[in-house]
Parts: sequence; C-alpha cells; structure tokens
Amino acid sequence: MTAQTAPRPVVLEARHMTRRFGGLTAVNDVSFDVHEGEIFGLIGPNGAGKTTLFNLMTGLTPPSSGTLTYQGQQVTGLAPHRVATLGLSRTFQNIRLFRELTALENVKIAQHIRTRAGLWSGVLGLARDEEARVERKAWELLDLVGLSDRAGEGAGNFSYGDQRKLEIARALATEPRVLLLDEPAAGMNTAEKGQLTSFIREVRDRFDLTVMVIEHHVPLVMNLCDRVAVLNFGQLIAVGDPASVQRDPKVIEAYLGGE
Ligand SMILES: Nc1ncnc2c1ncn2[C@@H]1O[C@H](COP(=O)(O)OP(=O)(O)OP(=O)(O)O)[C@@H](O)[C@H]1O
Repeated sequence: MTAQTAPRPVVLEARHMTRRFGGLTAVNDVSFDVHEGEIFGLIGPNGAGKTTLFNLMTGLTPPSSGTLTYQGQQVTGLAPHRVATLGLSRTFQNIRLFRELTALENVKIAQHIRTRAGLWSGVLGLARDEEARVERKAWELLDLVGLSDRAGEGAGNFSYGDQRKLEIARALATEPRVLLLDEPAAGMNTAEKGQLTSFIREVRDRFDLTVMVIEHHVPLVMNLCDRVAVLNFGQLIAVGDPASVQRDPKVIEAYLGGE
C-alpha cells in the first residue's frame, strides 16, 4: 500500500465570480479552489476574462456577483491596498512600475504597506533603523531577480523582460502569501522564458507562496503549473492537471487547437 499524502489546505476559494460590463459578461459564474503552495495556471484565448478575474480577486474591479475567500476571510469588496495587506500581491499585464524612479526605489516604496509607519513614512522619511531594513531587503529582492547591479538605474530604461522581473521583486516586497502573476513571460526573450519556470518555483519555495499565473506561453504553463484552469468567453471550461487539461476536447477546441 502506498502512503497517501494529505491534501493541502485550500487558501483561495472563488465562488460564482461574475463581472458584467454593460451587455458583456467578462467573467461568468467562475468557481475554483487554489491549494496552499500550488502553482495554479490560468489560460484561455484573448479576451477570455483572465485579467478581469485577477482584477476581481485583487480589488481593482468589484464583481457584479460572487465572492473570493482567502483563508476563510472574504476578500471581495476590499480596496486593492487592503487585499495586498492581507497577503495577495500581483504583477500587471501592462507593467505598472514608477518609470522615473530607480529599480531600488521601486522596490523600497512597495515595502511601505508593511512598515510600521505605512506609506506616509515613505514620503516623509522613515526612522533610520526601519529605513536600513527596507533598503537591505530591497537589495536582497533585486539580487533575487538578478537586477542588483542595476539598482540605481531608472526603471523606464529596463527591457520588458527586466521590467517584469522588477515587478516580481516589487510584488514580493509586500510580503505576500499569494502571488498573482499576469503574463510574466510577455516581453521576455527565449533564454529568459526558459529560466522563468525554475525562477517561479524557487520564489514559491523560498517565500512559501501560493502562485497564480496567467500566461499565453503554453509550454511554460504546462511545465510550470500543478493545475491549470481554462477560461473561454468568461466561463471556466476546465480545471485539472496540465496533462488532462491538454487532452480535454473542450480546451483543444477553444484554445489549444490553434497553438
Ligand atoms: N473595464 C472594462 N470595460 C469594458 N469591457 C471590459 C473592461 N475590462 C475588460 N473588458 C472586456 O472583458 C473581456 C475580457 O477581457 P480580459 O482583459 O479580462 O481578457 P483576457 O483573457 O485577460 O485577455 P488577454 O489574454 O487578451 O489579456 C474583453 O472582451 C474585454 O474587452
């Protein structure tokens, strides 16, 4: 008899999440669970509702109906900064760095949701020991994403691939429990894409995270993710391990057939 491993606890519970924009239902009655430590992929054709679902999950867009629960606490209805403080942090498909600031400053600013004095201290200046801690951690995170030698450069000068890495460092600076990555491979070159799988796994292990990732690059998703959910016209048409999702006729017809 083989030993059974206990199922990991559920950290995120999406229930009947729906978002309408006028006559368009961008996310339609979507329910799923994400387990602790899992790397959970979200794929689907352009316009399927993936980014809208992330926006619903992180407070950027209120749902028309439905709920998201994080470790038993309802997240829906909270403002984005409250969601981040709870431990859900994200990157954006359209990169949202402060382009005029340096890489180091971008990471330092993101930490202020966790520092005692909050954002105002970021603007007005922190107590010196707190400032030193923030600075040290920003260097550590830049080092992790391979950008510490460019800490003083303006973020706007970075290639898309490096901006995506900086966005990940910035998201990690908020000390998340759940990291949501919106198309992390977009703009990366082939070598960077190749390294992304091991990088995301390393980050997950090192910070003990649960990861959700939207990604169009199918080989990367299939290689990286423990489970994959597929959206099509706002509806969830499949959830499962990569191999079974790849074989699912509904998924092949809606998405993978054209790859
Ligand atoms: N604020 C909005 N107002 C109106 N329609 C919107 C809004 N945001 C998204 N939509 C529409 O909702 C649908 C889903 O868009 P969404 O960006 O979530 O898809 P996606 O799966 O992330 O697409 P892609 O892979 O191209 O990024 C699209 O038809 C889009 O035009």
